Amino acid sequence: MVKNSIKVYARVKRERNWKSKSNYYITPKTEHEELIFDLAGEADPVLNKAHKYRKVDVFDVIAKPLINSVFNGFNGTIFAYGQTGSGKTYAITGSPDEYEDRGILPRTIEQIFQYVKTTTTQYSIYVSYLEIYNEVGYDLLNAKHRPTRLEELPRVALLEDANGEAHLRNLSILPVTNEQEAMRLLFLGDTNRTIAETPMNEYSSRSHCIFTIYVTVTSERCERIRRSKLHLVDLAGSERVHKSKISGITLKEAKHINLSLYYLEQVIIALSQTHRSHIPFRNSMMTYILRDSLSGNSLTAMLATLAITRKNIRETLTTCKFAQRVASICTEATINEEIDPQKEILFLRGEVDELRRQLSQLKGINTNEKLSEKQEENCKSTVRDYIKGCADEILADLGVEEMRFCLKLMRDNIIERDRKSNQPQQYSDNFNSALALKYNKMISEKDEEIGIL
Ligand SMILES: Nc1ncnc2c1ncn2[C@@H]1O[C@H](COP(=O)(O)OP(=O)(O)OP(=O)(O)O)[C@@H](O)[C@H]1O
Repeated sequence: MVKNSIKVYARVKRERNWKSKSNYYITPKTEHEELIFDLAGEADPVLNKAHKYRKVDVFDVIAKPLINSVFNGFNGTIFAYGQTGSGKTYAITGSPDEYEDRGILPRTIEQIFQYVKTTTTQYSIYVSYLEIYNEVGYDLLNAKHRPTRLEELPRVALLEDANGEAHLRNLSILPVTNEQEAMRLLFLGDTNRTIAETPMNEYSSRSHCIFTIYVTVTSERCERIRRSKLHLVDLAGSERVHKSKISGITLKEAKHINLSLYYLEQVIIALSQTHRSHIPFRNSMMTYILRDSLSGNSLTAMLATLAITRKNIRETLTTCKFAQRVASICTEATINEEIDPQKEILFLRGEVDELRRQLSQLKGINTNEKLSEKQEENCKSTVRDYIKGCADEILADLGVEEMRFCLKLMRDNIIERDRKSNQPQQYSDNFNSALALKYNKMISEKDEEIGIL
């Protein structure tokens, strides 16, 4: 189990003409650090305090580690939170205009299939795309017909099993075998997404969207299966109802949107208070679905999107406060591995058979089984190779009787060699003649000495 606090990042949206429009701007501090919320050259007393902001690559830092973990069997979640127009969709999906400005989601799809291509492991990848609007779930990957209204899409129901696990009925979970297929489904889902106009942002989305990538890998003998999923969540705008200046049906919508964000906030507050035993996940569909991502089996990252113009300063502060709470929450991720009992039994039976075979070979010690001609020939060539130095090992695959036969062959070989070379005799002859030489030399030396005298 990996205990991890939720990683929190902030992304600042640079306004066009932001220097002249607002007093807030970004000052490079060092090569890697920036000081934001700088008010006319002086640090803002409320926002800036002693915060340091490190420049990071959004995809490399936030998404890549989670993608790697998903391939290792962990669940992962990235969610974007911030007021309308602050750049949630820009961060998650990206800009439709420039390829360079594609968001975390298309880059994640690209990265996943790049990885799958480079490995021999067989992965199965599936995707789903859910939209939650006014507390009702809709399946965005329904390709049967182009809906003109959101209500024409199939409704997704949230069900709970006996173990308290949430299941989504009616949500299409579709297989994808390459990047193009996954991108096509992302495009289909985005086309089906509800887009409504508000005075704050022309193309403001009022719904929560969850794109999920499911990764399954089966072990070589098929007895173990790892299933993990990566949620990429684009939440609705977090601004307060009064500020969005909307009325009538849209006011009702805004209440619903804010209601589920309100419940999200309640969940975050409860999770950040260690003494709280009840966490109100069931209050809204979105918090129920994100239950694991917020406190359970998931590695999670939050991207707080900030639009730091003067008129947005209160919303920016609220987002920062929310982000601060989220940063104090821990999740406990575990590898999602299932063992298939049927296949495990087959595998264990195979092991038992192999052990039985080895045991019966060992039993051969007492039976003195006779080797076949072929076995004897095999032993002879093995011993020959061994003596010549062509084989490092002699006992590798041989049974007990064969080993005995090989040892006998080795003994015969040594005796035969000794007999042929007659080594002990020769040794003693050499020794004796050396001694004789030595004594003859000593005698002649003594004779010489006597002659002198
Ligand atoms: N970091 C950024 N750099 C450049 N343009 C950005 C950035 N963030 C957002 N934008 C632009 O700002 C506009 C609004 O952004 P976006 O739609 O992502 O906001 P949002 O937070 O998703 O809003 P909503 O809550 O309505 O979904 C878009 O035109 C987008 O291209």
